[in-house]
Amino acid sequence: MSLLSVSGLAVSTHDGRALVSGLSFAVPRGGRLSLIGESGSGKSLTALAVTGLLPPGLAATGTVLLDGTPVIGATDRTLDRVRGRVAAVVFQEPSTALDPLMRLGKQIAEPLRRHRGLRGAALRSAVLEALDEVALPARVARAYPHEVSGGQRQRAAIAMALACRPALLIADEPTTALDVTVQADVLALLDRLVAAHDMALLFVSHDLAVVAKVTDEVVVLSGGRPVQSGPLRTVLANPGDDYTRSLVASARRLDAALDLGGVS
Ligand SMILES: Nc1ncnc2c1ncn2[C@@H]1O[C@H](COP(=O)(O)OP(=O)(O)OP(=O)(O)O)[C@@H](O)[C@H]1O
Repeated sequence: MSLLSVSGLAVSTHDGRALVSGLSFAVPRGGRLSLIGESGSGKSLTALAVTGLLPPGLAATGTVLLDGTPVIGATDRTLDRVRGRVAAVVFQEPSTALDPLMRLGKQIAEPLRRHRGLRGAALRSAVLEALDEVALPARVARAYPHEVSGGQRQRAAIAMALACRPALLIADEPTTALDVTVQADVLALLDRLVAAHDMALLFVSHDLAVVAKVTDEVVVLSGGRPVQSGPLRTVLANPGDDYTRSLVASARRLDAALDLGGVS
């Protein structure tokens, strides 16, 4: 059984406008898959739907199984159990996951307390371990989110997401909002931690070059629908629709201009 199994997923507004439709994919335990598509193609809504985090006004239909637990229609209690332990999300903007009025150490402690039952000295040392794992110094535990850099905020959000050792990490454009100088570091960190803990990864990006660095398997989304899926190499070699062709062509142009050699 796949760790994440999505079948016939659709996301619609309450007045019936389809924003995502006909989407099916699976991520095995320890596997990696990227959703790639232009802005507005439905990537973020898919990431939210698979964790039961859609905003009010939107509804999902179809089947989403997270480690066998149905997500669509699940109670808050079930979702709370599944989130953090089975799947955790890192968002594009680290502030989405962080409370601006709470010290970072306390925020990283919260999932450790709730899901792993840690208290006192054991909790404090787990927080320091979590910070160390994302290469943040211990003093960051006492800082508020606005007192650290954007890259450090995203590292803290990653530490929070990984605190309970979820089997699946969902990363929604995790480096897009960061300064270019730290994007590669944060991507490499995610890549390393996912490998080190045998986690599965659902990666969401508009950037083919970034996707190529972390996953081999892709689903290309356009206008809320899947237009192509399979191993990245196959999709790159035989882009089967106009949208994927333009995506590959623009990545190649950028690649040639920067001479990065990343997406051939
Ligand atoms: N709460 C909402 N109510 C109505 N429409 C929405 C809502 N959230 C998103 N949409 C619409 O759904 C579509 C898909 O949005 P989504 O955020 O999933 O795109 P995306 O591929 O993640 O784009 P981006 O890379 O810009 O984040 C867009 O047309 C968007 O305007």
